[in-house]
Amino acid sequence: MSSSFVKSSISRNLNSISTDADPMGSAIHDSGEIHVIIGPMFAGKTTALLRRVKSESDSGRNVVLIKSSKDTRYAIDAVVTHDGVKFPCWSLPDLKSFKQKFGDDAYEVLDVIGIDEAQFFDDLYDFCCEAADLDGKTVVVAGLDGDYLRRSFGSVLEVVPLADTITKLTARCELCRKRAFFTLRKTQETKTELIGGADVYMPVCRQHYVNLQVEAARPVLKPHTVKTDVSLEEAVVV
Ligand SMILES: Nc1ncnc2c1ncn2[C@@H]1O[C@H](COP(=O)(O)OP(=O)(O)O)[C@@H](O)[C@H]1O
Ligand SMILES: Cc1cn([C@H]2C[C@H](O)[C@@H](COP(=O)(O)O)O2)c(=O)[nH]c1=O
Repeated sequence: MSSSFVKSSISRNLNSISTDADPMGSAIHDSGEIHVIIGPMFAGKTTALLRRVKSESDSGRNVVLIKSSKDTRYAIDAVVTHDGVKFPCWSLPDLKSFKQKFGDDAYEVLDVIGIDEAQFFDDLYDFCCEAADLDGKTVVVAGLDGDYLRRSFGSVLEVVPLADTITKLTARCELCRKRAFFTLRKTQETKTELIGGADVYMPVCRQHYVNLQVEAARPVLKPHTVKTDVSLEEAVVV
């Protein structure tokens, strides 16, 4: 085969490729982004996620919010903050089912995907990679970095190396009002996943976490009154 034939054939083939595809045949998208919001319960993770998704929507971008179907606390079809702010969402058992359920055409024109309760999605890493790296989506992930024993929770920390930004939020310790970095479970249930709100959990500072959690035979704490005046603070923004 002559080199001029090869050259003209490549040139013909490239000319026949539409502008939204690369020579390998895959679609070219704007660069995606991944933003991760972590912290203990009541730190304002969902509030920050909703703020971001609403502001993207107000700027004319197509947005969708997904939460885990495991969490049925406040509503099935809405993400709801602890102080009652709501946004409609898809409630799903896993993330791999999202594209197919949402529909390929609708997915194609989607700009921003918000994920709440990210600790409950085992396929978070693969989903974020595909959505941001291949499909050009902005993905905003909100979830607990640690469980009630301060162990890494689900796949949330796995997406840190993929992320553009990490925001760690803090709450206020319910016992002394200092910054709270951890979530204390007030019952003696030991399974990792236990859906609940202020009836089961409270945000605490290091000192109160150590005093209350680390004791082996910790007495069960009484359910406390819900406080809504907790101020939210960012500990670290990268
Ligand atoms: N112990 C609590 N019980 C109920 N609501 C609380 C409590 N502590 C804080 N809040 C409220 O929760 C809001 C944060 O809610 P949210 O964004 O859902 O937090 P996160 O998603 O981090 O759990 C705070 O602005 C505060 O008003
Ligand atoms: C610490 C901890 C929490 N959970 C559950 C409790 C709630 O249903 C969610 C966290 O919700 P939030 O929006 O961050 O307030 O997670 C759990 O299953 N196991 C735990 O150790």
